[in-house]
Amino acid sequence: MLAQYATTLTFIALGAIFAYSFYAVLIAGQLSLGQAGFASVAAFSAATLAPSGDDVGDVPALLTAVVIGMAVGAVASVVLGLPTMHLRGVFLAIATLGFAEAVRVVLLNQEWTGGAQGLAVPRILTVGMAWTALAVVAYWFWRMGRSRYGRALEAIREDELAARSMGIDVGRHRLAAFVTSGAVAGLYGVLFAYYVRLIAPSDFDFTAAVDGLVTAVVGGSTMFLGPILGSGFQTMIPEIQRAVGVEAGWIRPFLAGLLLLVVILFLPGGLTSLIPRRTRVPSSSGGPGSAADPAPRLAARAHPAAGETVVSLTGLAKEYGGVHAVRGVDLEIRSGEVVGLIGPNGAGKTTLVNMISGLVPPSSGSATVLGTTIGRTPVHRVAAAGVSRTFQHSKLFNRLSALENVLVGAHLVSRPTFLRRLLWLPSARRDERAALEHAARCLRRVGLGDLAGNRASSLSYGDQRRLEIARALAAEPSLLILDEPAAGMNHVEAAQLSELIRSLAQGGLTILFIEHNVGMVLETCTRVVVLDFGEVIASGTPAEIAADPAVIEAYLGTADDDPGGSSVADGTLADPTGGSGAPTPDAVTNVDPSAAGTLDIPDTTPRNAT
Ligand SMILES: Nc1ncnc2c1ncn2[C@@H]1O[C@H](COP(=O)(O)OP(=O)(O)OP(=O)(O)O)[C@@H](O)[C@H]1O
Repeated sequence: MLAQYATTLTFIALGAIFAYSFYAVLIAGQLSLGQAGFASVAAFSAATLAPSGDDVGDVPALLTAVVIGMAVGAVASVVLGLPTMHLRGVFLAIATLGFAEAVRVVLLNQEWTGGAQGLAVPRILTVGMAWTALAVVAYWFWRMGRSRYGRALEAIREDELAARSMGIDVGRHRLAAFVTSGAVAGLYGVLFAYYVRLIAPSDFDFTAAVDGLVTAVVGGSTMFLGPILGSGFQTMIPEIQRAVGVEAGWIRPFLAGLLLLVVILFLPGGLTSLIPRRTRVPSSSGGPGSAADPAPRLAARAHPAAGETVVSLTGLAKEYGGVHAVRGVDLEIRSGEVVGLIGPNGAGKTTLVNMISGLVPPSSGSATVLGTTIGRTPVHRVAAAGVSRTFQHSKLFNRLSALENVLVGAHLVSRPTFLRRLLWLPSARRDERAALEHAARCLRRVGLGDLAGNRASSLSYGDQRRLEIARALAAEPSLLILDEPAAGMNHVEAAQLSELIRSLAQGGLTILFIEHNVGMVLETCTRVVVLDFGEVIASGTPAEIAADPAVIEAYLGTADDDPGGSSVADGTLADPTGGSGAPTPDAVTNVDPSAAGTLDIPDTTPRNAT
């Protein structure tokens, strides 16, 4: 019975292994078409270099060939990956396709490969061996999925910039994914060679690459079962054709193309997106067996002592062409301070915090943040120094659950688990539990404990802002930067947020936050810094700022500029977002603390273009 389907089953396994080489990079959001090149160079090298089965026995000969093929595939992917890893999307696809074509043409013109005639290889692979190899590859990706490394790759796929800000070294992770892809493609090439008896460079051409990609995409790249489902589907098409007596050769590619179209249009996550994704949510009591077996803590981070300098900026400036976004800012922030950064639209607030968090290099001046010199330091290193942030426009990992988002936030304080998960070591399980409970605590802290299993994209706007804060807190930062955290929140939510910020500061956290809700800033901060035209025009306690004529003028303009007769005493906001365009379903009006009920925010125009 099995013998009857042995060939089909073997090709399902081979197709799935090849699709895994695409899955390995798709999971990190990379589109590569070089896998056919890795597979061919691995297959020809292994078939040439591996000992014969007659000399050492069939299985040792195949195993040696597999080791050679995977090593060749991995080395080729490093050689190709180093110069191309900075490319994104279609550019990476084109570069890798160019590599695969170059390999094919070179191999076609070599004597040792047999050229167009191809190379004879003994058939050693059996259906059992093929499925054993597939099981090992699938196991690898299954155990990777919930590891710290696997989550980092998913985070990169969802939002590369946010992933960098969580301390993930994107370049290293992308290269690692690419090398895995090369090794798995090498494995496929060798197994294919030792099954089909004769390999030629044309077996690894553009059509083969597209087949592998289609299989991976149809199966889905967000769950490890995707390539197996995809390959099952693809390989079964000719079998079904045969069964119904329609054996025209064009039907398979036609149906494969149609299937790809249907999947992309109606099921962008592939077949595996039909399988619900479960998130393990620890109970609020601290997890199973917590009384007798307390969860281990995550790695402790050293924080600066109270009053120590956290941020030191000297003459910091940023120009975009003719636009002076930030001009010569001198600013010092000390540990434990809650500093509010306010100013009209286009004043340079976001640009300033982007420079502090390492996202944007300054044009001139110097900045030291938690002992790290800003400028040439990559974002993930600035994050590792203790800076964590939220963004003006939410940058969540949308297809991950709320809890998974926060787990990614804990990247810097949790331990790598992938290799230990492969070996099923109990210590990996303990570390995972610690990370899960830490993430759940962060979610509860911002009031999202009940929504841990919900997809980030399904949360309301206000909850998404809170989730970003939970994710930033998960890194246990020394400096927390919040960019307009109350945008889109109603009165009650903004008041709760203000309370949360104060309680975090009481715990010793230094906070720098941009907010258009001036009342909330004056209520929450220990110090307020006002930017206008990229310059600091005032800095002081909330009471000093509220009474500062320069600040009032920056917001309201002079009497001449203010034909509408806005009164500094009316204490209400015409536009609570300051015209930033942030969604404001139940937006905040200006809170009116007694010391500060005189500010308004009518100015909405970027004004500092030169
Ligand atoms: N990447 C960029 N390229 C060109 N100009 C930019 C860029 N980023 C910001 N700017 C300009 O720099 C100035 C400051 O912008 P920035 O976003 O820092 O102001 P902001 O105070 O944060 O404003 P808002 O409150 O509206 O967010 C604006 O004039 C803006 O148009």
